[in-house]
Amino acid sequence: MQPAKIAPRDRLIVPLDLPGVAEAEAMVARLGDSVTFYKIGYQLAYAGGLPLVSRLSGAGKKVFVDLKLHDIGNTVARGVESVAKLGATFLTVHAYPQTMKAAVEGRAGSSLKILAVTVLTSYDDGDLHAAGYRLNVADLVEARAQQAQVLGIDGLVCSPEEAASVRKIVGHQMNLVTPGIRPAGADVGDQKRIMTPARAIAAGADYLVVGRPITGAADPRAAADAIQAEIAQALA
Ligand SMILES: O=c1ccn([C@@H]2O[C@H](COP(=O)(O)O)[C@@H](O)[C@H]2O)c(=O)[nH]1
Repeated sequence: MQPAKIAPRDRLIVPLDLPGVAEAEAMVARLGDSVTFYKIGYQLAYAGGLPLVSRLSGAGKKVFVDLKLHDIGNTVARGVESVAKLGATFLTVHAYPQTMKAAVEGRAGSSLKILAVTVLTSYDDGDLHAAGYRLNVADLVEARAQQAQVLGIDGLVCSPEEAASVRKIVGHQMNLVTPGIRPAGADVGDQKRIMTPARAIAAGADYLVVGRPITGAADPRAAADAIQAEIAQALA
């Protein structure tokens, strides 16, 4: 299977990690037609932001709902059914077999794509061991990628550091979505497994999630434009 043909501009996903709907709408207005893909996660969803999914899709944007679901199978499947009605493109679940199986059942008949979060990009080997895992990050990401593929998951969230090895396992049938992106010189914050936009694209990522380097910039639109230019150059 050939690599996905996604326009460089559409590969950037901007998380609306902001305190409320008014702030999120103001950020979308500032970014204008520069950004085509947004992510809604905990902060905005729990502040009344889920109705923005249909508003943004109605305005021609794509929306990634990053709720990282993980519960008993029935609850996950029914939750996914509800999210599928909002008009989102992507929804995340944690990459546990029961959870992934239930999510695939819940999205049946809809256009929603399920992304499995392999290992959070704020974790390193020490964090995994502290949480009781014996595997290191690279091995756990690969094991979860294999399981996700077998279970019919549509895509994976991993760090760009694992993108090349995961691509070898899953080929081009699954979308690889990579947070942990930092333009050269940007503040790393709480991310531990990071790469620049250009290196992430070269490693095989389909979509790059870039939040604070854009939403925290003095000129968010200029920051987004610069990242999209770096993506386009890396693809050329
Ligand atoms: O492993 C993961 C999964 C999700 N995220 C989310 O991506 C953005 C990253 O934001 P930055 O400001 O660019 O760090 C954020 O919404 C996370 O919840 C992740 O970082 N890592």
